[in-house]
Amino acid sequence: YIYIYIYIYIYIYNTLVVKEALNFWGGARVQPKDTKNAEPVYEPATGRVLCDMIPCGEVEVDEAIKSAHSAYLKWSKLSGLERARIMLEAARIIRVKRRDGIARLEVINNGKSITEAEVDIDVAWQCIEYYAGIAPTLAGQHIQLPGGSFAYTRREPLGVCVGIGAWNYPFQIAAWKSAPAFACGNAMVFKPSPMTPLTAVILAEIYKEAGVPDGLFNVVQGGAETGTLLCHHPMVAKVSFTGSVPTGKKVMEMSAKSVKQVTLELGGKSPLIIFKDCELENAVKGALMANFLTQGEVCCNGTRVFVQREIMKPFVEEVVKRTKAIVIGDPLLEGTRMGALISKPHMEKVLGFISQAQQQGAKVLCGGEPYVPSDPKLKGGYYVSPCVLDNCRDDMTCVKEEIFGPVMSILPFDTEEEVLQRANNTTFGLASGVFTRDIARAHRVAENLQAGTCFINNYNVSPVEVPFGGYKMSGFGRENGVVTIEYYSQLKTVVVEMGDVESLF
Ligand SMILES: NC(=O)C1=CN([C@@H]2O[C@H](COP(=O)(O)OP(=O)(O)OC[C@H]3O[C@@H](n4cnc5c(N)ncnc54)[C@H](O)[C@@H]3O)[C@@H](O)[C@H]2O)C=CC1
Ligand SMILES: C[N+](C)(C)CCCC(=O)O
Repeated sequence: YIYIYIYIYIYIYNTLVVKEALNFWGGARVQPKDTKNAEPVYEPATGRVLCDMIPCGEVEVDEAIKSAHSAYLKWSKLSGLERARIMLEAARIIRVKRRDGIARLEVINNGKSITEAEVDIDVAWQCIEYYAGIAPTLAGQHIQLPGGSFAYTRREPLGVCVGIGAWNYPFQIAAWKSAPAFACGNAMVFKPSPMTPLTAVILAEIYKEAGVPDGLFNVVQGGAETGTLLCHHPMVAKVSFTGSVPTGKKVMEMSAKSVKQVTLELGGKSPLIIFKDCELENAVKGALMANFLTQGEVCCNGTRVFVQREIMKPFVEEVVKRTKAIVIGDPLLEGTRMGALISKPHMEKVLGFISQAQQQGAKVLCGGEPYVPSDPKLKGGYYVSPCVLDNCRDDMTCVKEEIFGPVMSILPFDTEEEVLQRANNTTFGLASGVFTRDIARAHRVAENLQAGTCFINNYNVSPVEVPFGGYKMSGFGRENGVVTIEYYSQLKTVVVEMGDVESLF
């Protein structure tokens, strides 16, 4: 069996140009007829054009949704065990055959380091494997009623679900949304971010190879307009969205028009609280994990680092030392720990936040500058050296707004009561973290933080078994964990009369 690479790789000076169609429905790649709105997609590491993203219009979106609906009619009739077998095969194909190639493509399209991308792909197959395990366990309840009558509940799929993804975890987000959807018997139309169109279509091919019915997982490329078409389509039952708060609000508003269910995974400005009794080295490592994964472009990052005043000096010293040691550069190299930001405008936005922070009185302890690698092919890339900001105050923009870049803001605090009040003083509520050796304090702080996740003595660990999602304006609904079944299924109650009808009339 000769494995045929699906992508046509044209290597020019060791670089990749993608020419293949990036949409997928009816079990095959599709190229939209109208190419006039094509947008260039860039390789963040080099700044060069990687391919064109051709957005789907009304006709294409409609075709994809109809294709999903026809697959839904078949898929929803399979038993959980039958669905599980196919999903396990998809997970196996990723794990055994495709992992390295997808990770490489993710790096080329997103700019994150290969080491991180490999983890992302592993998390993706783990997610599919996990929900394959849950699929056969889905069941209703039997409820005994008087006189031998009874009721039972059926856990039924919703129908055609839409997934709208962000650019920071392109492949992983597609898996996080499709796996629980498929376990429950739904079909999906997925729209990646227009900046990262490359890898979702590979997931579509993998599902097909594993044996899902044609149309079960479809990919439509495009930006806001295509997203709007998806959210308005009458055949769509649910929208699961990952992205910014303003867009999330629009998605919810559009979905409300036809009462579609929504899951919103939005942004954050999460607090990480470091008490003086912490194990300092772990706290420092935790702070770096909380801020610098994927160049800081992570929604659950702990970007407000509250440090108890007594340990401020040693903590800052160690954080700065380790931050300066982060190897920036070619994300495809094994030794690289930080790659390039997603785009030039985004890089400029991040740098703008840093200069604004300085104007407002923050002190740059390290980084925060454009970084130009020595390799000539990387000269046009969007690199920013990881930045630690000191002298921060709660009212500064860099402390209040999501920067989505490698920028850590450090804030001193004195008491637990004070820091909890300050940590919660935000409209976001995605994640939080606490470092302390005092177990009672750790759980007390976890209880009192208004966020969907609290990490105790670590940060940014999200195994697929564990629910992930927000409080407040960081959204609602959950991804991962058993609970996500609730967000991709509906419960039907069947009431069975075993006697005669007792009519009042
Ligand atoms: N929670 C998270 O994981 C993420 C948060 N963000 C935040 O959002 C900021 C901007 O990033 P963007 O990619 O521009 O986020 P965005 O929220 O604009 O885009 C997210 C997704 O929604 C789609 N979209 C945009 N407008 C839409 C509309 N009207 N209807 C339906 N879909 C629509 C986009 O095409 C993309 O697929 C970042 O700087 C960051 O602060 C970005 C990416 C991920
Ligand atoms: C993988 N993880 C937990 C670091 C981040 C996932 C959430 C996101 O899309 O930003």
